[in-house]
This record gives sequence, C-alpha cells and structure tokens, in this order.
Amino acid sequence: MSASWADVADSEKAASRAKPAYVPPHLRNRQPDPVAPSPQNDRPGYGGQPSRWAPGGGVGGGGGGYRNDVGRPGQGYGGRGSGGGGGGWNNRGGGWDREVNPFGDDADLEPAVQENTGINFDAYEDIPIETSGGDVPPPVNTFADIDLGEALNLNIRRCKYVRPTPVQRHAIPILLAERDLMACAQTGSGKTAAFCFPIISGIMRDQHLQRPRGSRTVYPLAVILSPTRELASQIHDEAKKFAYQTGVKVVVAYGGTPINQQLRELERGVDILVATPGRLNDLLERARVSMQMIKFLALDEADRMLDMGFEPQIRKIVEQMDMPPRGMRQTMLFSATFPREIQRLASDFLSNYIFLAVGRVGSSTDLIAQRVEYVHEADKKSHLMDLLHAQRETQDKQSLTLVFVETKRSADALENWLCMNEFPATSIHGDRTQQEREVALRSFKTGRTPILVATDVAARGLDIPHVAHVVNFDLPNDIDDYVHRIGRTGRAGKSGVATAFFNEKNAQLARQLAELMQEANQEVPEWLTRYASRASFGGGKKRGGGRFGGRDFRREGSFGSGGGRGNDYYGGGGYGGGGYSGAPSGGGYGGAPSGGYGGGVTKTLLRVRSRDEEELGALI
Ligand SMILES: Nc1ncnc2c1ncn2[C@@H]1O[C@H](COP(=O)(O)OP(=O)(O)OP(=O)(O)O)[C@@H](O)[C@H]1O
Repeated sequence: MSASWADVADSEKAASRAKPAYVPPHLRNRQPDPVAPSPQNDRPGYGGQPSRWAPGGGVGGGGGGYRNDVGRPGQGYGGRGSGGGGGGWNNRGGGWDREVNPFGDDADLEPAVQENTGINFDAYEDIPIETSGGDVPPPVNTFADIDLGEALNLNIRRCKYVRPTPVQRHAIPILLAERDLMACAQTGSGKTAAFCFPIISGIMRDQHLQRPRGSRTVYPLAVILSPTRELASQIHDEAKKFAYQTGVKVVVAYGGTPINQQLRELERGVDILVATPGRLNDLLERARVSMQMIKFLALDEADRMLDMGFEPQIRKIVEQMDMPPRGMRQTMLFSATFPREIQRLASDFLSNYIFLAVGRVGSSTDLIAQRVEYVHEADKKSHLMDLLHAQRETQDKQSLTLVFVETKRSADALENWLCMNEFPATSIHGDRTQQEREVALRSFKTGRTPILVATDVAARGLDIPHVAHVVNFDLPNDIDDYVHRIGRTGRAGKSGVATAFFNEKNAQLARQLAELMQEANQEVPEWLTRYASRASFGGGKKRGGGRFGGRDFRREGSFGSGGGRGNDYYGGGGYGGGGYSGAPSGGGYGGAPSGGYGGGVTKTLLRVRSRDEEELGALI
C-alpha cells in the first residue's frame, strides 16, 4: 500500500516504451483482446520489477512476470513460453503452473455489454443505507470510478458485472481507503466481490512486499474465513475468477479432505488463503502457514464466525498466533445478519471501523415471496408432495428446490422418501463425507437431482443459480437462520419463493417471523399474527427497538453491561427486566426455562450450543 498506483503505472509506461515486449511467434498475428486493458492503464509487471511469480522477469525481459498477460499482445509476455491465450504462469517453490482460465474458453473475448443474465438491479435502488464511524469515504456509482487496476477490471467485465451492487458501491471505497469495516447487507447482494476486489487490488499494489523465505512455512497476505467447507470452496472459485491474470494466488484449505494435497498447493505460493477455521488452525499448529504477513483479514458470515461455536477458534487464529494486531492489518466483517451482541464481540477485532448497513440489519430481501403455511408434523410430507406436484406443473425445468430440515437423520429420511416417490433428491449434512457432500451439491447444481434436502450446513452463503424455491420443512429456532436459509433464493436481483411449514412447535418464532415478513412487504397470515401477539415470553423477542431498530451498536449508548433490557440483541423491545426471558420449554433452545439469562452473551451462547455444536466439527 505504499507506492501509489499512478506512480507505478508511470514507471511501467516508461519501461514498456523503452523496450517493446516480446510476442511469441504463434501469437504475433493475433488481434488484441477487445476488452484487454490498454497498455497505458495496465500495470503488467509493474515497471519490470522482478516478479514474485516469475523471478527474473521471464523471457519478457522486464515486461512481464508478475501478472502475466499471456495472449495479450503488447502487454509483455512475462513468465516463460506462452499460455496460449488463457492463463498466466506461476512459479512458486518449484515448477511452472499454468493458471487455468476460470471463465472457460474465450470468455474473455466477450465485452461485457450486458449484465449478468436476468439481473434486476433496480430492485436494490431504494434500499436504505446507513454508515457510521468517522470520515466515511463516499460511495461510487460505477466500477470505472474505482481504481481497482486494469487486470481486475477486466475480470469484472468477464463476470459480466456492469454495475456495482449497493454494498459494493459503499464497501469497496471504504476498504480501498484502508479502513476496517463491519458490513451488513442482504443475502445475495454481492458481498463476496465487495471484500474480494479490495483485497486483490491491495495485494496487486503491495507486490514488492518481501516475505520470509527458506522454510516450509507459507506467508499469505490475506485470509478469508468461512463457516463451512462448501462456502470456502465457493469463495475460492469466485476469488480465482476475480484474481485471474492478476498474479494474485488464491488457495483454499478446509477439513474433510486430505491435508497433503492442500499443503502441496500452499507450497506453490499463496497470497489469499480462503479457509475454514478448523483446517486453518491445523495448518498453523503444524507451522505450515504463518499469519505474520497478514494485511487483510475477512470474515464472511461474520456473525456466525463469532458465535459461540466458532469464536474460540477465531480468537486463536486472530489473537493467539502471529497475526499482526488490529490496526496493523485491515479487518473486514460481512454478513446479512449482525446480532447486536455479536457486533459487540466483533469490535474486539476491529480498529476505528466503519459500520455499513445496506437495508435493515438482518432483513430479508423483498425479492423473495415468503409464504407460511400451518402444517402439523404428521402432515408435512404429504404437504411437501403437494407443493412439489404443483411446482412440476408450473415451474421451469431448470428450477431447483432446497428443503431445510432440522436434523441429519430427518435429512436422510426425507431424501429417501422423496426418491421413493419419484422426486429425484439428494441431501447434504454433517454426517455425510466431504466427498458425498460435494457430489450431492454438484448433482443439485447441475439439476440431476433438482431437490436438495439440507441441514443448516447449506444455509449460509451458497450461491446456486436456479434455486427457485426454498422450503423450510422444519423452521429453525433462530430468525437469523431463517433469513439466511431463504436467502438461497432471490439472489442478485432475481426473484424466488420461500415456503415455511409452521406449527405449534415454532410458536417462539412467530413474532419475529411476522415482523420480518411485514418488513419485506409480505402478506402475513392472520393466524400467524395471532400467534405473534400471543407470544409474550420467549417468542416475544421484539425486533423493533432491538436488532432492527438499532444498527451500529456503538450508537446505542450504554451497551455492554450485561443483563437487563436494552442490552439484549433482540433488545429493549418491551419485555420486562432481566433481559432474555428464555424460550418456551420444548420449543426453543433446548428447552431453556423461561426466567431470563441476564446478558445477551449468555443467551447467544446457549442458542448456538444446543443447535449445532454436534454438527460443527463436520462443517469446518
Ligand atoms: N455487480 C454485480 N453485478 C452482477 N452480478 C453480481 C454483482 N456482484 C455480485 N453478483 C452476483 O450476485 C450473486 C450473489 O453474490 P454473493 O454470493 O456475493 O452474495 P452475498 O451477498 O455474499 O450473499 P449471502 O449473504 O447469501 O452470502 C453471485 O452470483 C454474484 O456473481
């Protein structure tokens, strides 16, 4: 982050004028890539500095190396030989690796004249935006307004992102200004790119940074943490697209797969490590990865990463290993939900941060048509069958249906039952091997089995095109989980449908569910309103004035004393002293007695412990 972009680009220009770049013979007659950056704006090799990836600058003689622009005449063919129009060469710790083109053949030749298919970004135009913190950098309107670097801009066009989404418009300038950020934006609104672009761009600028050599330990510059393996893998795939031909190397590490393969990959070099906390801790303990050079720390699904299940692991990685302290690194936390209590915890990791809320914290997008139906436990299967039959008649063949259930056993049972009834289904949950999970997800994504029965392992972050319907066969205990689950549809401006089966067991969720739906302009059935008004204890956790009224917890004054109303993250919503009053026994968090857990922390911890401690190990 030291040298300015313009300085580097100027020295670059001078270098490229002084010595024409070498073009391999077979590429000499190729037309320039129509969307390739012009040499003026580009930063190939940054002024002929020796490349991190191609020491010595490759045969391109000062013109290439670092961000190899193979296949782009006039850009300097760093590295060695040619990539035949599709990819750079990375040299780290042995061997030359061809960078696979994540866009597929010739995807880069298409100028991005049209947006990502079917996206209606107008849907986001009137979303209220709140920022707090000192000196908030102004938002941008277009990607062109941001200095991300040409290689990254080219990838943005390859992704067919024409306009930044609201969270991107605000978060990217904040992050480029090197500020810490806690960002809350609705599901499917493009948060991944909002943190990936500034990280990649920052690493491109910082390429001269010297990292320790000589040991088997690797020193990533950025770490992105995710709560599930599948999400880590997805972020890795996305980040690789964004980083294509930038010279920034992205590696993923998560549990449930052989560590040796990941170690070999790491040894080839890593700038951005995308990881689940369990596997990262393992790598740190083996001293195969060091956090010493970390400049960027991103927590996706940050509220989940800091709830009780993960918090100790995150603290270990961030506070007890060799990561530079807050203030010396840039920390970014993203999620669609941010309970106030978790915000308070999260502030331990941040320094002078900006809080950004796009839409109301924890709200669901109104692109999702939400329905709630009263269904007795015993009738759920036949009701699901009715829905699926009706759907067969009306829905487009490509449409996928995601069905959430509460337990691994019920996931297996429902999958079986659906298959027996000629609805091709598969399932994903923590008792399945990682290989089985990946096969299931692939089979769902490709439409081979257009129904996926899942536990919460699939609730967060997964971006699966064509998920048209999310069914909450079993409703979760926590409204935030509901928000994330239904957020698997209605993404990137597209619409979707979510159906929930509600019955007496879910009474404690009634009020929050009704409020959430109302807020998203959904029709709330009268019977649900009645349930909501009856729910005077556990279910009486009121959104207004609590997690919905307040956003940045720092604005809410006397936070943090624990105990008592107003401190609870569901907060201050008019139920009598002593904070949280527990869930009705049998209905909520492991039958917590009503009677109050004083402070919000305790409640948050209990909430998580009973829900998925058992499954946690299998997620990371
Ligand atoms: N500027 C953009 N233009 C068009 N499509 C975009 C843009 N930014 C992101 N997308 C697409 O929007 C979809 C959702 O993005 P992403 O998965 O990052 O959402 P998210 O906010 O992280 O959601 P979640 O809260 O569920 O994790 C992705 O398919 C992504 O490719």
